[in-house]
Amino acid sequence: MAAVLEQRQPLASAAFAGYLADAVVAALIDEVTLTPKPGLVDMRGRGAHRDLSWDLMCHSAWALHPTFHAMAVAGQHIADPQQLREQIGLIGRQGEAAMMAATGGINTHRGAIWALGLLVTAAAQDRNAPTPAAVAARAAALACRHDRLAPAMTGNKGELACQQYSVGGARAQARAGFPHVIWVALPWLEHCRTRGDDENDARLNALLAVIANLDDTCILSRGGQAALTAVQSGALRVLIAGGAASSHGRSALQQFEQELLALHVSPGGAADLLAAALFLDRIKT
Ligand SMILES: CC(C)(COP(=O)(O)OP(=O)(O)OC[C@H]1O[C@@H](n2cnc3c(N)ncnc32)[C@H](O[C@H]2O[C@H](COP(=O)(O)OP(=O)(O)OP(=O)(O)O)[C@@H](O)[C@H]2O)[C@@H]1O)[C@@H](O)C(=O)NCCC(=O)NCCS
Ligand SMILES: Nc1ncnc2[nH]cnc12
Repeated sequence: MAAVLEQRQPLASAAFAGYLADAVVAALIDEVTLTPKPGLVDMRGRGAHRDLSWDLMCHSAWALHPTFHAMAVAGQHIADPQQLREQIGLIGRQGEAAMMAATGGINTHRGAIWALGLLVTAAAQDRNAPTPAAVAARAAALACRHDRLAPAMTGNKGELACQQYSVGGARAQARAGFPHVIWVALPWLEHCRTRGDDENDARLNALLAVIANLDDTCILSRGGQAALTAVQSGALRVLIAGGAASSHGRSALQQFEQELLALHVSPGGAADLLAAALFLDRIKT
C-alpha cells in the first residue's frame, strides 16, 4: 500500500499543476469572452484597441499554458521563497517572449502573466489552502521579494505611468495582496450572484467595480489623469444606475462605452484583475 501511495503522489502533484494551468487559461478566456465589456476586446470586437482581437487574445492565452504550468510546477517544488521568486521571474520573462512570438509582437497579456503567474505559483505552493485570501497572501509575499535577476527598469508604459502619476500600478497591486481582486471583484461577484443577476451580469458588475476603483496604468498612459477620473466615475455611474442587469444600468453602460471609445482608452489592468478573480473563484473549495 505504501509503495502504491509513493508512486501515486508525484502523479497527483503533476495533475494538480496541469489543473491549475488549465484554470488560468480558462479564466483568461472567460475574461475576454465576457461581452459587452467597455473599451475592451470582447466577442463583439476590439474595443478601444487597434491591434487586438478576440481570436488573438484566445491564441495568446493558450500559448501561455506552458508558462503557467511551469510556474505551478515551480511553486510545488521550490521551497526556498527567494529562489522561487527568481525562478518565476525567469519563467515570466520567457512567457512574455512566448506571448510576443505568438502574437507577432503585440502585448496581449503582460499584466496577466504577472498577476496570474504569481497567483498560480501561490496556489500550487499549498494545495490544502486554495481560498482566495490565502492564495493572494502567498502571492503577495512572493511579489514583495526582490528579483535580483530582473532588469532594474522595464521601460514599459506602465512603469512610466507609475512614475509620472505617482501610482503603484501592477506591482503595488500584487504586493498589497491583490486588494481589488479580494475586496472588490470577488465580493461583487458573490453579491450579484446572490441577488439573482445572471453570471454574465455578475462578472460585468465585478469588472465595473474594479474599474471604478483602480489606478489603471493602461488608462493613465493613454489618457492621463483626466481620462482615469472620467473612466472611474463612468463605471461608478453604471453601478449606481443598477448595474448591468438593469435597464437603467444597461443604458448607462452604453453611454460609458461611448465615452471610453471617444477618449480612446481601455481598462486593460482591470480586465487582468477580473481574470485573476475568475481564476481564484474557479479553484476555491
Ligand atoms: C510588473 C510587470 C507587470 C511590469 O509592469 P510595468 O508597470 O513595468 O509595465 P507594463 O507592462 O506596461 O504594465 C503592467 C500591466 O499590468 C496591467 N495593469 C495596469 N494597471 C494595473 C493595476 N493598477 N493593477 C494591476 N494590473 C495593472 C496592464 O496589463 C494589461 O494591459 C496590457 C496592455 O497594456 P499597454 O501595452 O499599456 O496598452 P496597449 O493598449 O497595448 O498599448 P497601446 O495600444 O496604447 O500602444 C495587457 O498586457 C494587459 O495585460 C499593464 O499593461 C511585469 O511585466 C514584470 O515585471 N514582469 C517580469 C517577470 C516577473 O517578475 N514575473 C513574476 C512572476 S509572474
Ligand atoms: N479583454 C481585453 N481587452 C483589452 N486588453 C486586455 N487586457 C486584458 N484583457 C483585455
